[in-house]
Amino acid sequence: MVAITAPSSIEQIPLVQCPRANASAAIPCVDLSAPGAAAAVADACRGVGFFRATNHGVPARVVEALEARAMAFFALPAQEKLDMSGAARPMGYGSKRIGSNGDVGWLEYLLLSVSANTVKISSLPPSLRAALEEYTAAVREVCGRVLELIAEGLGVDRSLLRAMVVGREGSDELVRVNHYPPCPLLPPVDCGVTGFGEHTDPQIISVLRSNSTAGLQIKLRDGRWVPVPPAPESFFVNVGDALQVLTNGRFKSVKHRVVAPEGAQSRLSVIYFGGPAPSQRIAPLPEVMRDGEQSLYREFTWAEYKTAMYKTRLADHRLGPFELRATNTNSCVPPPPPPSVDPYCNGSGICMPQPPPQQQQVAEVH
Ligand SMILES: C=C1C[C@]23C[C@@]1(O)CC[C@H]2[C@@]12CC[C@H](O)[C@@](C)(C(=O)O1)[C@H]2[C@@H]3C(=O)O
Ligand SMILES: O=C(O)CCC(=O)C(=O)O
Ligand SMILES: [Fe+2]
Repeated sequence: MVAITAPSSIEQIPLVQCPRANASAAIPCVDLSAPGAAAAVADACRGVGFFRATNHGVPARVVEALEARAMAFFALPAQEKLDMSGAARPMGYGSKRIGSNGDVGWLEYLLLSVSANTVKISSLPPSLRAALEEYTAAVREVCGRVLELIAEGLGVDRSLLRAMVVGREGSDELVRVNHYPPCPLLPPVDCGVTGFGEHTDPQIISVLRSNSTAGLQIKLRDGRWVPVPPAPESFFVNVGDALQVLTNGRFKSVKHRVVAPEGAQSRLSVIYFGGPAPSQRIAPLPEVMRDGEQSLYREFTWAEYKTAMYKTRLADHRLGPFELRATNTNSCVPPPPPPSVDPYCNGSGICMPQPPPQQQQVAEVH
């Protein structure tokens, strides 16, 4: 990872160079209305922890209305965007800074709590708020359908997971609208600037939709990064940390990141994060555990996980402090191998920007 220093005339936030994706692989695709959907969803969640969902039932009109309103919002002067939504703390409008622990990316965003289908920021333009509420209502249903399919695929009660998020009083639903302007580096420099750094999503699942501009990449279990070709008519589903725990590690939360767009197009993505109520206990579902199977995690509440998560950096392994390591009394079994690390990352997964090879000109996100 390489930091590129901005000229002194603009805000001194270093841009972080994103290593290139080094593989191509087919992203699992599931027709949510097909008879075998539950098995296909479970397969994808067990394998990559990520899939593309088609036949989701969300009208194109709803998606396009939000895209148009969001693009109009991001085209406003920076001060107006701040006045209308407040600075992200963590909800609100943010530019370049992600969270409050030093992560940066080449993007601006709106992060909103949408529990009970009410966008909690009252000063947003009414047309944007209406589009967000209509979109959220539709995508919440996609989340609910996927959670039913996951439960069916796991062989547990169909409504078990859905009921933790959809229609559950106090469930913690967020919507994030990310706008990635084209790569800030001037040609002929090869871009590859980080839009949104490597991380897993903390919730149960996330449901993402983007415009036709590429940039999202996922990390396969073998450590290779693969680009996700944009599919504006589809949604992408991520397994989150909470689902990893609920399934006792059968499903693993997927690492993903975004590289700033090459060329002239901006990337616009909207992500619905399905989180449970603060008091929800997060522990392996008894129904998925085999006889004698040990829990890999100590039980915690969603409130506890969120408190811990807001103290972490994006790339941190957030579940680490909640893992129970089985004490190994059999001296014939070798200890697990050390985690594979990026050459510029320390063992805890925190990536340090490296000194720039040369100074580069950058433009500013407005
Ligand atoms: C650096 C951070 C941003 C984040 C909160 C955190 O401290 C660690 C998790 C981050 C993340 C990643 C997925 C979602 O975009 C997000 C909203 C979330 O729930 O966890 C962000 C958080 C954020 O931007 O506040
Ligand atoms: O913008 C994207 O495509 C993904 C962003 C993301 O992973 C997030 O907001 O958590
Ligand atoms: Fe994410």
